[in-house]
Amino acid sequence: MTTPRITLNDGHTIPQLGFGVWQVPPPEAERVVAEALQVGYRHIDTAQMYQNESGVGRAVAASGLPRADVFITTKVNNNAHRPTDAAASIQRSLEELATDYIDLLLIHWPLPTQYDGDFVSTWEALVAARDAGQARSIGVSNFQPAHLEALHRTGVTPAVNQIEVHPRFSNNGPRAANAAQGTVTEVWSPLGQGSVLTDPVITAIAERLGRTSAQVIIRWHLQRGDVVFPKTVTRSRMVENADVLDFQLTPEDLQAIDGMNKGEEGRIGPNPDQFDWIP
Ligand SMILES: NC(=O)C1=CN([C@@H]2O[C@H](COP(=O)(O)OP(=O)(O)OC[C@H]3O[C@@H](n4cnc5c(N)ncnc54)[C@H](OP(=O)(O)O)[C@@H]3O)[C@@H](O)[C@H]2O)C=CC1
Ligand SMILES: O=C(O)C(=O)[C@@H](O)[C@H](O)C(=O)CO
Repeated sequence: MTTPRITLNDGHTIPQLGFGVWQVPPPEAERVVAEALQVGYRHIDTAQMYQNESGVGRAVAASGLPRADVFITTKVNNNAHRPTDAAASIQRSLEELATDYIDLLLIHWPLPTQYDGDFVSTWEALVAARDAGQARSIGVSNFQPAHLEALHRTGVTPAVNQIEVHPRFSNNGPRAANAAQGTVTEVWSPLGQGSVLTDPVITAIAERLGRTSAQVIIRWHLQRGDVVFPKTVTRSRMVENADVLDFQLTPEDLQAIDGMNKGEEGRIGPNPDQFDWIP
């Protein structure tokens, strides 16, 4: 599968379609990621929080693929926001992932009600990691527009902002704020964790096109220009979710799916302005 690549604001490129591993149990991660690589995925989205980085690392190493052919993202955990903790956690991630560099390193959550609201010093730790060659690109996750603005004074603009987006929660405000400053939007829970697959708007389009609901939703994300990495532990679904590069949704289809947006009511995950969980 030849996935389109998007050029980031630092000149590196990222495969637009990838594979997410939240809730892939650590003992299963190596098998699941190995299968995803066999199917053709070349972009894996993990996090320190998921506790499955070592399985990802083992699968990449055992795949026989050149390291440069696989794009690996990980995220600094909520318990490592202080710069020295962030630096130690990044070193641990490199060891768990058995790699010399991380393709894309993110702050997982801004935690504006923790650490005196100081995620800027955490960002500076990521800038230092990039400058030291530990990460090729750096970005953030779950940053609201006001959080992005707070980073402006560092002079380094995040390459990506990974946020919740699916048909019932278009999250267009943060998407527009990302675009305005040249930050690529990555979408999490792109299938609404499976909850939007049976929506009649989606199933009607899928039936007309002879495609599955998951394929229709993944196309919607791709045609909106976002980076998307659905998760599945099921090999047949890995194949299905990757088989989305040879058809197009019409402008009317895109508009119909846009119409499913329920705003805040459609949010599944925590609100980043309030989320304060430190493991
Ligand atoms: N930055 C952040 O804060 C967050 C980041 N993420 C990232 O985004 C990724 C994707 O989001 P995630 O929350 O996992 O949810 P998704 O929207 O990708 O949905 C995953 C669920 O959908 C099911 N599924 C996948 N493909 C199909 C299919 N073709 N047909 C039917 N069901 C399907 C999976 O089942 P099964 O596995 O049983 O096959 C699983 O239950 C995560 O894995 C993670 O990498 C996610 C949440 C927060
Ligand atoms: O999956 C992630 O990346 C997350 O951050 C989520 O698990 C998040 O912590 C959450 O949904 C908590 O309920």
